[in-house]
Amino acid sequence: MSKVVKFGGSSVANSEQFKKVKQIILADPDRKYVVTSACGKSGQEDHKVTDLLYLCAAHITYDVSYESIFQSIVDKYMEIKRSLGLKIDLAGEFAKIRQNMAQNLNLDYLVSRGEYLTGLCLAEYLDADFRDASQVIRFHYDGSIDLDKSQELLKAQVDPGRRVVIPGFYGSLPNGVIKVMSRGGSDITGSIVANAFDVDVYENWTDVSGFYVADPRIIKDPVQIPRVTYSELRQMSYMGANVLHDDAVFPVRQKNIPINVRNTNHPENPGTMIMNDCSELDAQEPPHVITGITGKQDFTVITMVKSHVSAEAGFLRKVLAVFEKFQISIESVPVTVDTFSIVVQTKKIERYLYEIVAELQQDLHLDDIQVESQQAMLAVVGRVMRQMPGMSGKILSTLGDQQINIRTINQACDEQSIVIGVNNQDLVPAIKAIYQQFISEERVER
Ligand SMILES: Nc1ncnc2c1ncn2[C@@H]1O[C@H](COP(=O)(O)OP(=O)(O)O)[C@@H](O)[C@H]1O
Ligand SMILES: N[C@@H](CC(=O)OP(=O)(O)O)C(=O)O
Repeated sequence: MSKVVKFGGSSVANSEQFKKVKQIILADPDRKYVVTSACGKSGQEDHKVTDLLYLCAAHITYDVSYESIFQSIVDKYMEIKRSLGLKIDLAGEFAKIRQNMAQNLNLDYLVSRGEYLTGLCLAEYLDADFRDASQVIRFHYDGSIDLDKSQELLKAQVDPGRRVVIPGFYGSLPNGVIKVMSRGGSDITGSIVANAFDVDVYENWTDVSGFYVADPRIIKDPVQIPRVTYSELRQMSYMGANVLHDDAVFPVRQKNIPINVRNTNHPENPGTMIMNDCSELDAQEPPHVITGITGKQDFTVITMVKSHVSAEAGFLRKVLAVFEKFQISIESVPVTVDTFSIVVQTKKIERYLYEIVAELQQDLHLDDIQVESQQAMLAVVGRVMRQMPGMSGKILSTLGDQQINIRTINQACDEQSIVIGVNNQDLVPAIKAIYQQFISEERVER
């Protein structure tokens, strides 16, 4: 049996966390492939190393001194080196980084240094091999992961008889230039390594005991979810449950490898299992009707009004062509008889918003067009919801009882999630209301 163990930033935030990581790894000889993020926050006042590195890059762009920020990164690693008695030449490593910063700044190179340094320290501390992700994780030039090539490189460069540490979050393009994934991408690295070595389980260690029904920053002491399907996980993490990157599912799903989300601070907790099919276990222990309640703020809704629009063939194609021209992906398209709305993430559209509105008005001869920002999307996810007639009605009336105004409603035919648009400020009260109605009360009844 073999396992990939990925430790998130919170698990390697300081030397005390490194000690917990070592104990977890040594407790199980199957934990052979170790993937690490960059040091995360040690406390409320602290900062993630990756955030600090992005901040350094911004200072360089605006020609402002980054010295104090860079020094706080140096201090963090020096504390780890000192407390754990490591020999790593950190002064030399930081000198190299500074030299590269002074020459020609490759942003991806700079922000990947957190994972690189954490990986070096952890490998020495565990007496394990170190494999630089730039040598074993390969991207295509379009920015997507080259899974086949990464598999080939990993197999060729990792000694199967030894434990290995691989930094997460980055890899390289075919020409060797370093490239990073999107934020939280170390989860994807873990999944690529799990795929390459066909492991039995991919353990993802973080600071919560798996997935909870709702974000613990919103609901105090929420119910822990024992298992979710890959597809529920995708929907929950895409819609804000950022425990795991939503793209981490693909490499493991290909080989049906389960992901086990675990808590570095409570290793005795079994955490959440994420797998392709939960039906066998569900038959033994029925799950809650709702698996998860998540949400994201800051969407923009563009509503086009035109009489008989739903009967006009080709209208949607023309609308989508305008968004495609500006390379903007769309979240959802609620339609009524005379209106068409397009929901997009505000950060993706804000730069071109007025150009897009002008073009839509000009090309589509609209009666009216309205733009609303500060919109949120709330997702209620559950694999057993499809067997429950009236679920959407109950959810909507729960929100109605709390005087929460519903802006849009979306449900795909798989009936696995209902996505509801509300105003930004209503998102947290909406999550609380649904949790209270469907989880707290169900908990009392059980
Ligand atoms: N539904 C949820 N269940 C558990 N945690 C959640 C959920 N939604 C959001 N979170 C947040 O995700 C955090 C873990 O993700 P992250 O900060 O990326 O961890 P790491 O640094 O270990 O990668 C938790 O601390 C928690 O605040
Ligand atoms: N350090 C990177 C990659 C990552 O996955 O981090 P974490 O596991 O702490 O979310 C980031 O902050 O985005």
